[in-house]
Amino acid sequence: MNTPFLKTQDLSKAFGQKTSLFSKSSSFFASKSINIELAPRERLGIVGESGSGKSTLGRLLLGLTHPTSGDIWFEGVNHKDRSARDWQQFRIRTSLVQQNPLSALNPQMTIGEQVAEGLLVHRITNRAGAYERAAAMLERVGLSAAMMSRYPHQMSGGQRQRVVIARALILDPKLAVFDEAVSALDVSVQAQVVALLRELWHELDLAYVFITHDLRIVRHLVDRIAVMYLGRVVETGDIKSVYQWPRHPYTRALLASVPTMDPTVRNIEPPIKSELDASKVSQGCAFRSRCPFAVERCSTEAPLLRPVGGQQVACHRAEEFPQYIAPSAVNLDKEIA
Ligand SMILES: Nc1ncnc2c1ncn2[C@@H]1O[C@H](COP(=O)(O)OP(=O)(O)OP(=O)(O)O)[C@@H](O)[C@H]1O
Repeated sequence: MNTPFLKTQDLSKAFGQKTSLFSKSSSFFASKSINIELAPRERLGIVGESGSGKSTLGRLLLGLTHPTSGDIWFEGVNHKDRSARDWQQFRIRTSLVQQNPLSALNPQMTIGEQVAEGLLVHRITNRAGAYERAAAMLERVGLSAAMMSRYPHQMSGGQRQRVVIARALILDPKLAVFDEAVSALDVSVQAQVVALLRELWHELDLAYVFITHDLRIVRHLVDRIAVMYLGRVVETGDIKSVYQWPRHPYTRALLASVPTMDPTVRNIEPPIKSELDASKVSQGCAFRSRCPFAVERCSTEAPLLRPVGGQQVACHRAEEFPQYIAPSAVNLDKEIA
């Protein structure tokens, strides 16, 4: 049997939600029936607006939060069957990079100590070996080994994010989740960190999930993309085919909202309505209250992901929308390499 590197089946996570002081609490799904698969060295982007459940999915994949239902396999092992030893191996072979490097780093430890820590905690090498590997890793992410003795407050935001990346990759993980890993950085620093991640991926035996709300950035960094809306994947496919013919109205609206410098490009997509509101989801399509194309069927029957063009799309009307090449898809061929 083919053992999946990373696979989820009907993965769901519900949280309790207190609606008001006077009403009972209810629960809602931050992730709902997620089915994704990743091969070794594959790069998957997860996009969607704030609150769509991207971080929750990332945390589920890394075993940092427990699913309410469903399964996750990593390197062929189901999360429910992992022994304590398997969990330790899982922690070595997976890694998380979060948005805010300042809160991710300990202000009282030197950069060297923080980058080397994993090697010592997991007893992979002795102190001298850990020091040497941490210094080499810092150089690998574009910092100088002389920074080993500095503290986080003595570095710029971009340097701190490089430190966080060095710390995440020091154990040579096979799977990383980058959760808004460049979102808090200035645009010019962002471009440098994106270039670094691309370089590192070419050198390492690493698959990753890149979580972001930024559709400008993700296209430079992934092979496939999954678009999330209120905890569900509504469209997924190869990055090029999604950007060159998005089939779900939500994906189309997201891509149409990416700013472009080209004055000849006009937004032809009708805008989506109002704000994301989890309380409006009961039956039918979760997106229908905001969808300019919703019909009667959308309020009674929840659309399931199904093949449309080269993608999987959860929309009853997916075949009806004409090709819309997102302005941000220009030069995509050159950029994805
Ligand atoms: N521990 C928690 N307890 C209760 N609700 C939570 C918890 N974590 C997340 N949520 C809720 O789950 C939903 C999805 O949150 P999540 O952080 O996964 O979304 P996101 O797409 O990553 O958003 P953002 O980009 O703002 O981080 C949100 O409504 C959030 O408030």
